[in-house]
Amino acid sequence: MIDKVYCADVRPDMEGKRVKLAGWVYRKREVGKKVFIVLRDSSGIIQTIFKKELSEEAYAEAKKVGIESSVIIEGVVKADPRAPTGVEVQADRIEIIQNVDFFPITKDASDEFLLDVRHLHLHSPKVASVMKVKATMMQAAREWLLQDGWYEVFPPILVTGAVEGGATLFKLKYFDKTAYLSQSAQLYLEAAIFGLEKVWSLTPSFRAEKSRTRRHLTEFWHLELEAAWMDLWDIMKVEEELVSYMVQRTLELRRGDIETFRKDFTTLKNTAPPFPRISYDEAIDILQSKGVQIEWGEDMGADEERILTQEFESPFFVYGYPKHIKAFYMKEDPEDPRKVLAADMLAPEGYGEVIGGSQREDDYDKLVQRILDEGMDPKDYEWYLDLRKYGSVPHSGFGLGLERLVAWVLKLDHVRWATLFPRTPSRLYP
Ligand SMILES: NC(=O)C[C@H]([NH3+])C(=O)NS(=O)(=O)OC[C@H]1O[C@@H](n2cnc3c(N)ncnc32)[C@H](O)[C@@H]1O
Ligand SMILES: [Mg+2]
Repeated sequence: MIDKVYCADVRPDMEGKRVKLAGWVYRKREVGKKVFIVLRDSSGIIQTIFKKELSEEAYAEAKKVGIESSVIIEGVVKADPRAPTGVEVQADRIEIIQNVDFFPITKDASDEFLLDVRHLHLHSPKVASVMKVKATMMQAAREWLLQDGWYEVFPPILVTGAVEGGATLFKLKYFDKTAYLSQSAQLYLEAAIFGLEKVWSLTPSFRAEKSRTRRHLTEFWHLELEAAWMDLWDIMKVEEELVSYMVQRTLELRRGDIETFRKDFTTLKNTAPPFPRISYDEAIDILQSKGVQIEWGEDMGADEERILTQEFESPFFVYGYPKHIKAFYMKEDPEDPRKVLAADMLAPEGYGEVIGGSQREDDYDKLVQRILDEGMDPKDYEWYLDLRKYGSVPHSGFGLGLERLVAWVLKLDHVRWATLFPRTPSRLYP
């Protein structure tokens, strides 16, 4: 590794110090016998200036470079309030690692073109900010999970059955058998609680969703938790504590990056336990009172959730959904057999569902019946049903869509911008 300093580490109080920088040409302009190059690296930018009278050779080389050329620049630090970061480097040496005559991404590039050249779009400091925020959100999650006594486990991605409905399974040939790409690690986490009690995993989940909405990907990163002895109300408390810590810690560590995307931090600051909780019944009443054509028993889609989120200035829960619109593994509400002990967490500002969670059916016979009611074959879930035969316990868990949470925190207009290489029904390349 060359002994370089990062752009963001060059400060005005380093005036007179000689530094070596390595990065990419972010901006360039020529004024008289001077070339100004704004250099970019992973930390940020800094202005460098090449004066002909200081070094004719370096000046001639600097004149050659194109936008996004990779270069090493050396020079002396000079405080200058006119420079973008209040400091610049008076450069006397430049090594062109690779010159770029024409970088294909221009200011007026369309979203579709940016997705076509996503491998080059990753040069963008704005895209880098999204990835830094996403990484920090997961760093925060790991911090919280460790201090709260959760064990990370590593479930399989090649599986034999559906968790969230057969319609969105990606099927593949597995030697002489059929396998699927995991929709959710949940069932395997439920097995892991018998030894570890509180477990979590971060895995890619796959959904052959044909819905082309702003919040659906066909591959997304799924943070899932499962805990023995917890009921729905316990796991909701875990969810709000975890999400609050993720948001507040990321605000603390990545405020500058978040400011690139949003100016109003109210909802982020409001993200602290306890989150508001409304029942599905209350949600339907609210929607109907706002003129939405929805009846009890119908599922809420993105549009209905968007309207519902207008009532809140923080993430909130909707609990107690009708059984027939929810998954087979959810425990029936003992107080109302029409409902299940399930809760979704919705993000405000129109973003909607970021977490799906529930208490699981822990009774063997009831679970078999639910599988049959859903038109599935209990034989396909024999191992999963065993979990209800050998020391079954009340247990609950949830799945958080990491891209959806990042999309809300950064107010992105589509969840695809929250992932390195988005996968949607129409996008598998690059
Ligand atoms: N361990 C569990 O209990 C998780 C449970 N089996 C599950 O998969 N629930 S979920 O289908 O609501 O998905 C969970 C979350 O996963 C996200 N999710 C779910 N589907 C998607 C798609 N297609 N694209 C992006 N994000 C998605 C979204 O935030 C959901 O709230
Ligand atoms: Mg869901």
